[in-house]
Amino acid sequence: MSVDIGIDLGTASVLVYVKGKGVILKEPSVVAFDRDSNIIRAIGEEARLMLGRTPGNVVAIRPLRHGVISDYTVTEKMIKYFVQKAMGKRSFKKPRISICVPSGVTEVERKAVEEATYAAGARDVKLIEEPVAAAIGAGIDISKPCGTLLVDIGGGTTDVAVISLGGTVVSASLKLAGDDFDEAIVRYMKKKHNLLIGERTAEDIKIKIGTTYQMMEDEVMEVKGRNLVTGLPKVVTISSSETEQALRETTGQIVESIMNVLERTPPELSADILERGIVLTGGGAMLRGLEELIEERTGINTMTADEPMQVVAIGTGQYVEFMSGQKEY
Ligand SMILES: Nc1ncnc2c1ncn2[C@@H]1O[C@H](COP(=O)(O)OP(=O)(O)OP(=O)(O)O)[C@@H](O)[C@H]1O
Repeated sequence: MSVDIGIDLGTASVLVYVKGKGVILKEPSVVAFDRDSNIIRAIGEEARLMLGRTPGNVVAIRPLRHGVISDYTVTEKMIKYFVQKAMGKRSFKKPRISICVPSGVTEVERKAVEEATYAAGARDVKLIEEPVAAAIGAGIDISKPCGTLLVDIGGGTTDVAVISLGGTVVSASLKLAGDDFDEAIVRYMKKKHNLLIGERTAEDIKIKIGTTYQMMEDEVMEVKGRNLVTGLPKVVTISSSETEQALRETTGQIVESIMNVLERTPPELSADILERGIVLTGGGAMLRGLEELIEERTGINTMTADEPMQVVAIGTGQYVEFMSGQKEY
């Protein structure tokens, strides 16, 4: 049995993997629609550009919050649009779709993802836990009875899981990830510089000079926003060591949840993890200094997977192939 496509339905972006072709679509999970007529105006990148810049009747929203569906109808339309875009005109046959969900979701939330995918036109739907997909996508052999600690930091959720024999042994799912790093920077700029900045500017700061570990060289960046005292536009220069201060508490919570999972891990698997190290995946894992911070606090070798933003989509698409290779007695 082979799956036609794998979807990483993320809070920040949707990625579509097609067997034999790889990841062929990556777009922001944003939908813009007319509030009066309920007509969808734009989906994906086009809609993202509208965020915060729409007239009163048009709203641009993210239909997923912290990895779960917050607006069912819009999510269904978004999945349908991306599936059609990925399949093109060449296929009349309904695709078989495997799609991932964060490890801590409830049965109701799983059902919502499954139903939205069927409603979007799937012939068959398979739900896969994000850390398992991330491990497969990162090229880790999870078929053996040997533990791997995987930390997937997306936009809205962080999944920490010990995986062995193709399944999750111990896990924790945190509703805090890359987007919360942006919010922490917004709060810091307000408090320290009396400057109001938007989420997109905060993300820019994070990607360009953000760090969560004191680095040798301090980079700086000019940031534009609104002076909270005068109400006028203002420019402030911010350094990477300031971002370290801004992000300390948020990244600290991720480290704490890793420690918590390690404390609950059976000893045999702990020994494996010490030997194999911790693997980071997801876009949020690209924040500079995270590897160093986790390594310092846990004492375990930590590395980020290649193409960290794509691994969940790749693993989701390859999951069924992986399972069919497993022995049965
Ligand atoms: N170079 C970078 N440095 C730091 N963070 C980055 C970088 N590139 C992307 N990000 C962050 O990665 C996050 C998105 O990651 P990803 O696409 O893996 O999430 P997602 O799968 O959509 O979310 P979730 O799994 O939580 O539903 C965003 O917060 C984004 O700002």
